[in-house]
Amino acid sequence: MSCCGLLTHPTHSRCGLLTHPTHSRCDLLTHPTHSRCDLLTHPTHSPLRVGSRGRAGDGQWGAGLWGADRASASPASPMGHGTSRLYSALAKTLTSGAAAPHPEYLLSPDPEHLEPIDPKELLEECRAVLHTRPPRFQRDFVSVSSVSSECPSSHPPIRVMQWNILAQALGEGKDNFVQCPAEALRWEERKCLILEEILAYQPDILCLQEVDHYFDTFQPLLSRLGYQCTFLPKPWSPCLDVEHNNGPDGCALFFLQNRFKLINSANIRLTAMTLKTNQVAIAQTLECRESGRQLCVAVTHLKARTGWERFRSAQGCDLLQNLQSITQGARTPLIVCGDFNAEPTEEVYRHFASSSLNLSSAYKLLSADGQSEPPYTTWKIRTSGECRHTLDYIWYSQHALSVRSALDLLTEEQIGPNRLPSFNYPSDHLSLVCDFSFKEPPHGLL
Ligand SMILES: NC(=O)C1=CN([C@@H]2O[C@H](COP(=O)(O)OP(=O)(O)OC[C@H]3O[C@@H](n4cnc5c(N)ncnc54)[C@H](OP(=O)(O)O)[C@@H]3O)[C@@H](O)[C@H]2O)C=CC1
Ligand SMILES: [Mg+2]
Repeated sequence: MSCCGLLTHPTHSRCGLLTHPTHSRCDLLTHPTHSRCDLLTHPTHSPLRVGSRGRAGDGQWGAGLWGADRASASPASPMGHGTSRLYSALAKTLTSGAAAPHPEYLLSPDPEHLEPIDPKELLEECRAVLHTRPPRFQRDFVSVSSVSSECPSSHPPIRVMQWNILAQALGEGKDNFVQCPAEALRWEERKCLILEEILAYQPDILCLQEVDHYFDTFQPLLSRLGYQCTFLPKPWSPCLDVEHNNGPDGCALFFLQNRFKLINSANIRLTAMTLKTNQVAIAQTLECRESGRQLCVAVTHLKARTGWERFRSAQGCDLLQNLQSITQGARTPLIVCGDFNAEPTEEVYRHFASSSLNLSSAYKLLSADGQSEPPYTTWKIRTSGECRHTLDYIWYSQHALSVRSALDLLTEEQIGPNRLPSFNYPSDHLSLVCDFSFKEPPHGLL
């Protein structure tokens, strides 16, 4: 075990949150500027009352999150007293669930005390925790670019990572991965596999689904790695049905603050045929610090399971409509990452492929003809049998952005006969990673 203590020593001033969630309150309170979940950009919202078994729909998790729905697409605002109270409430329930806040929680957040983590140090700690496991798989970036003929940007590429990381509560309590040993799912190690994957590729923008360890793991760690972090829980997360759950799962969006400035952020509860649904999306408009150009990034996780194809399609239409408005009719280049729970043959895929937002799916570029999606992005064995599907996508504005390269998927041999998750891959979904650049000069309308 490494001696750095990033993962294992909660009383240290760095992370230390991963193995001792009861200590997480301090970090939540001391580094507010890096925790701009949308909960915190609306100080007029009432403080959250959260509980490990609570549901957003009950007003326990994320009360007030949905009040504004699309109207929550407001500029990020500096945090005031309301925010501190939010912190207090969140920290309180994340730790003990006690009724009254401890005065310790009321400490003023002080961004000056933010202590950055060296990614290499954290990676070493992860590797030390994982030393008994088989090594992670080698995946290569494949150059897919035609940028030489498109006048490439002189600025460094923008690396985007899309990943359904598998909610801990669902993996242990609901998913029924019959070929995956319970030990492979132990959070203390699985979180290190997830972090290792993120640290290996160091995305500028990270879009995650099924996040049920945001406040005790991803927000405190990734904020110290320089990311601005946003989380939006599902209103009725199925995680909450699982004994000893860690709260609801949801979508999370992270971007490196040294590369982007947040211009606008929207929490979206997706509707289907005018009905509010249990699925969500986050959409943020970012300004690229090097080029001054703006980019809208969205993350979503659509309704799962067969029989829900029309529902997914309606959710997709709602998301597209929201994005039309946020990008001002496609004037801002757009990247949409998600677990769409839909094969390319589904209606929702066709809606995205043919929308007036002019989107294309980046991973098609890995195919020989550039027209076919990969054969799978998720591969698991449930009691019902083997499930191999292409469900995850990175959509991008094809007239404004170029894909320079994409991370190759794992081969069938690497995935192995027991499929995913496994001792050396933490989720049933593969991560997708692409390097983008802005096309120059801008092509007017996308
Ligand atoms: N009390 C209430 O009024 C309500 C309660 N709920 C709760 O929410 C749950 C449903 O939420 P909803 O958002 O619609 O969930 P989804 O149907 O979208 O699925 C939830 C999760 O289950 C995973 N999943 C998909 N297929 C299977 C499978 N065959 N076996 C096990 N897990 C699977 C999905 O993972 P992936 O995406 O990776 O495939 C997904 O993360 C209900 O079970 C209920 O607990 C919901 C609404 C109202
Ligand atoms: Mg899942």
